[in-house]
Amino acid sequence: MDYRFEASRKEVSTFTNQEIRDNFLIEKIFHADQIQLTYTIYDRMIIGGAMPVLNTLHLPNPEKLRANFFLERRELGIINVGGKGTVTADGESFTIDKLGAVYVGRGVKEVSFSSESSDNPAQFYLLSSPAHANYPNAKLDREQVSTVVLGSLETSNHRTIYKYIHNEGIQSCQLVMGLTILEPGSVWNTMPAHVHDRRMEAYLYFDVTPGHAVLHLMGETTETKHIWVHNHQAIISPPWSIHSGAGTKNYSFIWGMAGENKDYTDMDFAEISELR
Ligand SMILES: O=C[C@H](O)[C@@H](O)CC(=O)C(=O)O
Ligand SMILES: [Zn+2]
Repeated sequence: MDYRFEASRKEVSTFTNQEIRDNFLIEKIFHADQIQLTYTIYDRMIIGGAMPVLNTLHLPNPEKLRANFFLERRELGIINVGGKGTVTADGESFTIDKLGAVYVGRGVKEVSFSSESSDNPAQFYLLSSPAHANYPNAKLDREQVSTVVLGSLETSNHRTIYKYIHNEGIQSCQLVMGLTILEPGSVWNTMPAHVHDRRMEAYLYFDVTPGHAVLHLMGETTETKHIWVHNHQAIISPPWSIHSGAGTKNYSFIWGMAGENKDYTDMDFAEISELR
C-alpha cells in the first residue's frame, strides 16, 4: 500500500509540478488482476482500484493498518467504472454493471471482486474511511440514484451529479460518495470552486476520451496549482484545497469525501473573481 503524508499549505505554494504530482496524484488506479491501494493521511482515506480479469481478487489486510482485517475499523464504498462484476462481502454477493455501487460496512471480514467477462473486466474504484459504527451492506444501480443537474452550456459546466452514499442515500458512518457526468460541450467541474475544511475529497477521473485530458486545479483559492490528469487517474484534495477542473472535452469523475460531517451542501464557495 502506497502511503501519502500531509503537505502544508505553505509548502505546496512553492512546489514544482513534479512535487505536486508526487503528493496529490495517483497515476494508475487500475492494474490487471491486482488491487492497488493508497493511504492518505488526510482523514485517513484509502483510495484504490480492484481490476479482476482472470482471477478473483481479495481485499488484503495491509500491515500498515495494524488491524485483524481491512474493515475491522473501516467502511468501504465501491463504484464500478468497467464491465459487469461482482463484489462479495462475507458470502453476500452484489453484481453491478458500470456505474453501479456497493457499500460494505465495518466488520465484514472477507471482501472479494470478480468480473463476469475477462474481455470487458470490471474496474472497481474503492474508497475507505475509518468507521466507528456498522451500517448494512448495500447496492445501488445507476438508474436508482438521485441526481441533481447543475450549470449550463453557456458557462461550459452543464453536468449531472449522482449521489450514492450520502445522508439521503446509502447510509454510512463517514463516507460520502458519488459521481458527476459532464454534458457534451461542457468542460468545467466544480466551478464556482469551493472548499470544505471539514472534509478531504478524492477524485477519480474516468470516461476521459483517448487523446484528451483534464486540467485539474488545486490549492488555496488565492494560490492555485494545476495537474494535468489523464483517464483513470485520481487526485487527493486536502481539506483546504479547491478541487475543480476543465477538460479538453467533456468527461466524468467520481468524488468521495470523509471527515467531520456528511452534509454534501457544506461547502464554502469562492467567487470566481477571487481566484488567483
Ligand atoms: O463537495 C462536492 C464535490 O466537490 C463534487 O460533488 C462537486 C462536483 O461534482 C461538481 O460540482 O461538479
Ligand atoms: Zn468538494
